Amino acid sequence: MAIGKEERDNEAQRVSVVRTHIKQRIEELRVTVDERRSEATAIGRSFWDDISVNADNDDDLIETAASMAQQEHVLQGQERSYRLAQDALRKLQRVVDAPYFSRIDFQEKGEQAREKIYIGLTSFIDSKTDEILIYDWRAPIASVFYDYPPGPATYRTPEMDVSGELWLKRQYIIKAGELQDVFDTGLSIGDEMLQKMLSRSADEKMSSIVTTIQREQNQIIRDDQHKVLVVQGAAGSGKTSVALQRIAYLLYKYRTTLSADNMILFSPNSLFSDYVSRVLPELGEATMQQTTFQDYLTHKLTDMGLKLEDPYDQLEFILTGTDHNPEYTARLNNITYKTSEAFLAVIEAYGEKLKNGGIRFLDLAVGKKVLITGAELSERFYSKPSILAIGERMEQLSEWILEQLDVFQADVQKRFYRKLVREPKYMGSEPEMKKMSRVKAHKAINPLREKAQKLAYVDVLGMYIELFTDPSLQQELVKLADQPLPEAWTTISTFTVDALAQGNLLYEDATPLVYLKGLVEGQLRVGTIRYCLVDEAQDYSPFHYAYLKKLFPRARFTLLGDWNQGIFTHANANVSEGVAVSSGAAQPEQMQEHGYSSISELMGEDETETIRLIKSYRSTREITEFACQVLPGGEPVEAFSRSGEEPRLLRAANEQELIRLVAEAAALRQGGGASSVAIICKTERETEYAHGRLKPLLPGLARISKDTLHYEAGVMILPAYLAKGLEFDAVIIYDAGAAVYAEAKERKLFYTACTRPLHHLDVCYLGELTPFLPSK
Ligand SMILES: Nc1ncnc2c1ncn2[C@@H]1O[C@H](COP(=O)(O)OP(=O)(O)OP(=O)(O)O)[C@@H](O)[C@H]1O
Repeated sequence: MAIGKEERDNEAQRVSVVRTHIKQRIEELRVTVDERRSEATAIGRSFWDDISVNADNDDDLIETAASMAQQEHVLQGQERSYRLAQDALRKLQRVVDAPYFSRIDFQEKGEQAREKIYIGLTSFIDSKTDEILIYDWRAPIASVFYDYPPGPATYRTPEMDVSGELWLKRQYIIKAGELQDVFDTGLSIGDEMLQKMLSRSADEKMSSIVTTIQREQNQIIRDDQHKVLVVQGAAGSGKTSVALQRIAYLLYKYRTTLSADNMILFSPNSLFSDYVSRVLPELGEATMQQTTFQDYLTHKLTDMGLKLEDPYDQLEFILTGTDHNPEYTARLNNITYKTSEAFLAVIEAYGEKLKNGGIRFLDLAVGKKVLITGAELSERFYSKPSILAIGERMEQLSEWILEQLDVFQADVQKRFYRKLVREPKYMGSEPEMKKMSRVKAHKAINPLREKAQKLAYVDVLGMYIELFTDPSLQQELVKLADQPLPEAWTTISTFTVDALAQGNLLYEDATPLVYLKGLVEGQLRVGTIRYCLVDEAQDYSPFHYAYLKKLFPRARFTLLGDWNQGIFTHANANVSEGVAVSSGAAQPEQMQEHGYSSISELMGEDETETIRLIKSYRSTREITEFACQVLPGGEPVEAFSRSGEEPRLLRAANEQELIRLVAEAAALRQGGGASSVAIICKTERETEYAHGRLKPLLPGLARISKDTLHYEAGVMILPAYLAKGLEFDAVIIYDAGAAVYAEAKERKLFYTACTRPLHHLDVCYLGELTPFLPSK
């Protein structure tokens, strides 16, 4: 709803007044920052001048230490106040051109006055009058803006719930310090504003949605009651956006006790990490630990000398293989079992059993000379009271090893020295010879020291292999875990051992191995993580979740996924519509249904809240409705009312024509102003082939692979699984023919591809159209 001229002028006037205040503060802060910087530098420089170093006796030493600690304290204080001033300055510099984006007029119950609350990215207080000129969007009262239409409203403060009447809800578009537009909104947050936001062009980086967060999204962003929050969100419903807004919210709300280091976000790949990297800085927050699960596993397994398979290679194998191939079926069985809770129980039972015996220790040797045998290590380890946790016993063992190594080193040093003395060629002085022998001895023993520190004398891999080669161990664990072995156990065992013998660690084996390692080394927990957020949560298996829960015992979890886009195979993948398994493989009873509901079982039903986001904001209504045809029985999706062109179905009679059609569509979209155009293929193999054929027709065509870290706007080609999570102005499906997308395992992948565009979707196909779409 547009507002009158006078009101508009008043608003424009206010923008200008607030900006003047902010600019003044910026100037003041500049001076403060400069002063504090010079003070901190000066203290740093005079650090030693101000300390009286006196080491004549113990009392003097204590005094010296106290004076150092005091100086350090002063220095730290100065540095901190410099950083604080600098942060404040940066925040204001970021918002000076658009200080706020909305206003609410709220009258608290029992109060006479209607308060005008202006909401922006960061709060701002007039230092003379103490008036709050801008409220941070994360302040409790700001939630009224996101949650209510005009009328009765309530917000929650740490102390109580505050009720009242919301009289006005207004939005502003301010650019370069000028008020460009202002309108009052009714029901939900300005459809008008949202329409504007969603009609924009997609670029290679995601933006924050702070000005138009929807009520159901706000509920997730501000939730602090549940230990585990599971979000089933339709494609384009804002899951990733919500995850990032939530991080910013938590960092604000708990700013005195929580820092970015206490949070971790698992994202699907590095390309994606780069894609979302702008949002937190845009919201004025430091970026936090963002990793992929693959990177985490690689980090944990570096010393094992194995080649860890990429999840995308696993997927490529599944998508390009066929059921007739026994190796293919064996692999599917392997994946299904290794990602299941049944296998998790076996690994946990193994961990229990190892408390009383069975840990394999490696000899510690220099060259061929064994210094401490594995048997001796085992004996020492198991002679410790079994009441001690494995981790404590390991720690004590490492300490003992390090002591032994000191003795060995002294011995080796003596021998080197004697050798040098006897060596007629060597004519060094005694101190030189001593130094040389010390260095040599250190060099010889140090690798063992590092090994001891990393517990690399424990043969975790050997123990994992034993699980598949030792029938009596298997029997024992099956009993302990109360889990029968799967029918395909023999095939699974052979398959696992063969792969490991070749130095290959399959993706499905990596988490179990890391878990076993954690159990054996007693170093499973990372207590510092207080919030763990998982994006694309549908791609994680029951095994993964159980592991994450153990890994971060103090963390609250936010798991955001779309089970309609579950393209990875794992034990709880939804086989009926998904990629899980083609006929004939694995145990169907383990593969049924589940989806996100099984996560709450895994994470503890009492502590888990599941929220559904149904509305999809990314694509036009036409595209969303078109994509929904692909998954008739899937999770519900509601299209946002933004209209555009109908998706086009473009048939080619032969391959040459297909290439021509795809190239023409790309040129058309680019010519029509689309800044990002993605040609989406099914697999890496198809991408490689199509790229070769299309390149002569589309010279600027960029190929995106799993190793790509960053992409630029323009025309690009990539496999569907890499496009997941990303969005583009226009998408061209390279070949939606029945020969490419027909099996159950390809349905969700196709759906994922169709849900990537904002504005245009062209579905090219060769011959017959995929049965996933109704024929015209
Ligand atoms: N409240 C909102 N205001 C403005 N834009 C929004 C809002 N919610 C979502 N969007 C936009 O919709 C698009 C999709 O959002 P996002 O990528 O977060 O969704 P998603 O649920 O993670 O999607 P997918 O599962 O398909 O990858 C983005 O362009 C995002 O900016």
